Amino acid sequence: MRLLLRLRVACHTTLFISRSLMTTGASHSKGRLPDMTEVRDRLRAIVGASTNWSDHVQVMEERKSLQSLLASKQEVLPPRKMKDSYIEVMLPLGSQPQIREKYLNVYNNVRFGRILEDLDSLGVLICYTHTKSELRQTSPLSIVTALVDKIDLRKHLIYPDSDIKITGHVSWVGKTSMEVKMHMLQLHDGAFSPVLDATFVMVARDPENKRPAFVNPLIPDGPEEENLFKQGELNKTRRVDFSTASLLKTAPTADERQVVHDMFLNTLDQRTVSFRSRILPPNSVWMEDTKLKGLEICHPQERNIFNRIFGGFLMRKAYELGWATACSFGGSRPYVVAVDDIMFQRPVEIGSLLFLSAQVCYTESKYIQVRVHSEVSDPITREHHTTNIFHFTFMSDKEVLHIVPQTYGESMLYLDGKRHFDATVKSRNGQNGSV
Ligand SMILES: CCCCCCCCCCCCCCCCCC(=O)SCCNC(=O)CCNC(=O)[C@H](O)C(C)(C)COP(=O)(O)OP(=O)(O)OC[C@H]1O[C@@H](n2cnc3c(N)ncnc32)[C@H](O)[C@@H]1OP(=O)(O)O
Repeated sequence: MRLLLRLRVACHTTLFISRSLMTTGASHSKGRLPDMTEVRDRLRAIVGASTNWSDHVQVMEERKSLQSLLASKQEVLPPRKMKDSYIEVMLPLGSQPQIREKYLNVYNNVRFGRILEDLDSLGVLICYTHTKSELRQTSPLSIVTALVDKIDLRKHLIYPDSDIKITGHVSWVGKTSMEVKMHMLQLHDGAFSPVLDATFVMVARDPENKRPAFVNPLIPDGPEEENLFKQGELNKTRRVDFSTASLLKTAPTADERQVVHDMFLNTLDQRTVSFRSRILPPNSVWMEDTKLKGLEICHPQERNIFNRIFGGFLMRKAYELGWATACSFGGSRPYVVAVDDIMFQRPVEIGSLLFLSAQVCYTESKYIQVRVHSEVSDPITREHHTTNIFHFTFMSDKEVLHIVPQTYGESMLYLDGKRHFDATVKSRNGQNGSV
């Protein structure tokens, strides 16, 4: 928090921000922070996005000419500090009641899916701020969301009638990728208190979104920024380790194999001497019976500034299906407590059919771990591709049933769910498990 306050003061010198009135510059000195509409308008201006879908081919053609503006190597780009990309925006739910409707759920709280959309847009704007050139308004870069590394919720409820502030900045930079940290706070009794912390990774691509493109280096300034930067390095290593140990590539550990075998034995019918007759243990549900599915037609209305489907929209749809799955399973209102490792594997084209499939893959105490798989299909060629895997952790009001896998594939989903649960909720609450 101390770092953020320092950054906030330092932001008055940030040229891009103050010139574009995006945040702590002129608009802030008059006491007003930009809102999400201004964030999206600014993003459209930065990439020169068309407002009419009928113009999109021509606009993409025009963007090709920006290819020559890309840096040939990272070293020629001026280094930036964390404060250079620092942005504060307001979601004025309290002071502008007319915007509430879009954010409301049936319980008269804020829809988390809408917050995911706002975080995604803001994260991209933060990266454009980091890579901003003083010489021109339009950026040759196409900056896309590669990963939602983690979102930790500190509050279960977000109120629909109090102003929300979101702050963020680039916290680590590779060659073409940038880690962004964002914090959301809500006004209570005259002071802003933390609601969630989010870490995203964005990747810069060329104007046609075909190849990676270099981004400005980041030089940490002072011990606090150095710590954040080191944490960014560690996050990268952790992601590589997690992916190397993926159950899609590597066998489960000895402890995990024991978990699976114990569950298997627990489902054998003791009256028959057979590995085939399986019975559901008490207080349990077969994993197969927790599935919910959805379909979206990817209309132009949901496009992003690069004429692909907006990542925030994909997250909102996956989250809402995940929530419905947890709700149907748990039989009471679930609260999201963590989101992690949402990897955007490939862009979703306008016109595709998007198939979403959610299932509960792990439970412990009151916690429900839901996995949502999304794949697209071209309705003409019928080609199918996985685009994302989403992991959401929910908490129910009461203890929930155990999940029991029946097949080897489901057992791997169970272990993967357990790994995600351990990496988010367990590590936050302490390994000795005060879940
Ligand atoms: C009515 C008016 C209408 C107007 C129209 C506009 C309407 C707009 C509405 C407002 C919306 C505002 C939109 C704002 C934009 C939102 C962004 C999106 O939607 S984006 C949409 C959603 N997102 C998408 O669609 C993205 C889909 N995914 C992809 O395209 C690719 O998988 C990729 C580009 C992400 C990576 O490609 P790949 O070939 O694997 O890449 P390489 O091997 O070449 O490595 C390059 C660098 O990337 C790193 N890296 C890679 N993966 C990861 C990872 N998982 N984790 C971490 N890092 C990762 C890797 O380490 C390397 O880093 P470095 O060492 O160089 O530093």
